[in-house]
Amino acid sequence: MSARTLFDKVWDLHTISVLPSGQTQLFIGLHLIHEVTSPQAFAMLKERGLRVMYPERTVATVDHIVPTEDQQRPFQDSLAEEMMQALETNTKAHNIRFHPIGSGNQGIVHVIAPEQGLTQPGMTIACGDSHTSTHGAFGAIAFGIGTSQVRDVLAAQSLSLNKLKVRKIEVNGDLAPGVYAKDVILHIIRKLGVKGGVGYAYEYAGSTFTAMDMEERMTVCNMSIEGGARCGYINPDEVTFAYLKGREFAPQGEDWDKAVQWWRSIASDPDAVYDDVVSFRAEDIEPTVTWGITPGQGIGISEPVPTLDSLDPDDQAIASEAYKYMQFQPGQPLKGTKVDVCFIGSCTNGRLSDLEEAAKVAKGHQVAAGVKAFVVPGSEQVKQQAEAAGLDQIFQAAGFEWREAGCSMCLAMNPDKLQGDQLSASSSNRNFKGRQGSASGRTLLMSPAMVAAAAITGQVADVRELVS
Ligand SMILES: CC(C)[C@H](C(=O)O)[C@@H](O)C(=O)O
Ligand code: SF4
Repeated sequence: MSARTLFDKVWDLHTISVLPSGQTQLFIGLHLIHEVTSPQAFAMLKERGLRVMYPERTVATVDHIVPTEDQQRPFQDSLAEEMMQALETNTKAHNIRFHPIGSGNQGIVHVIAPEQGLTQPGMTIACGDSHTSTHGAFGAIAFGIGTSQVRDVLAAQSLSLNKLKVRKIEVNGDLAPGVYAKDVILHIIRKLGVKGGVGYAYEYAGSTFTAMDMEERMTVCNMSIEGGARCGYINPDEVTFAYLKGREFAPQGEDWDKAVQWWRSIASDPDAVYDDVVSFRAEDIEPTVTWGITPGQGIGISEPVPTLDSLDPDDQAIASEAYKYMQFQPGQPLKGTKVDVCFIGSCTNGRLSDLEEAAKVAKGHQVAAGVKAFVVPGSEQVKQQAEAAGLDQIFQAAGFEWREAGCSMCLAMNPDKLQGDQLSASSSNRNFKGRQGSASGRTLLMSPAMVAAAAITGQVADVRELVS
């Protein structure tokens, strides 16, 4: 057979049938569910008298609505309590594995599945959540889906989908100190646009990604959707296998060797043909910060906010809207802008290595007066590992709050919210208007180390000037 991409191999292996519409009925190997997008899907199932087809292929956690301070039940927010109860009832009724608060395994869905070894190369994975693309870091084809599709996967373990094209995004070279995976993906989205990936799966390839650990790869794949790509992946390699080995749901013994052999075989062939190829150089990437209201409105920390005439005509209307909402002037520097809130966490950057990098910056310093800074581990496991490494002590000594695991202020479907037009430095993935819980709240996306630098200086800062 001719050379193929990982995307094509995994797609073909999971194709049940090609429907008269031309869509593919694709088998979904792993279905992850959470409290926000599953209650209605279960209700639709009930209406039709259907059962969950493969409960053992479905795993549930609670993340969006979880309070990160007072977790006592019933939750103060009755809507949150309702969603929590629906998940408890539905997972029990359908015999689905659920990781509740306090189980040691609860956390953001895109953090817990990889850490438990559920996410594996060559799988198809779906979840009613746009950042499901995260799991592509393992060489899986992982999509975010809507609630009616959650129903379909529950009922039939399959989805009707149009096949995507594949764009290879090559980044080669070494990242400079202070430049992280987050900067790489913000740079890619800045260059290709927030709609650039529509209709594509992104394959990230090149020495910069090969050199990344799994947590960095997850940061990159997580934000594929912010570039318009439904999924993004990295071919599995020794780094992937080493990460998975020994994890709870990873294959064991003889099965392990067989699995690794198969995982190697599903990587893109060296001479595979792509629908498109683009290349970037790692040395061109600076610590990157968004200044606007889409994740594509990013700049290197040493650059000013772009002027209107420096932008592509297609980007000018949204830029004008962004200047106004963000209260920034075209051409002004971002560096030195005072921040109010600093948030370290989310499925993009709430893993152990993210907290380690932020702690290195925070260590021995104090959060600037008037700034509220807090750290929210992505999962209970991350929290426990961070505490074992003393990171909670470092953060707290520096004046950061140390919280329980959850989505927190990434989306503010819980008590963690901005107030008024506060400006937040955030390690999350979306800077949409009102995203962090206040209709006029403003968000600057950046790496966790850059958030820590903002916290201790009280302003947008260049982390490279703080640590050498
Ligand atoms: C609540 C959920 C449906 C939503 C998503 O799909 O991404 C959320 O996780 C987000 O990040 O905006
Ligand atoms: S951390 Fe943010 S982006 Fe990730 S699943 Fe939660 S709300 Fe969505």
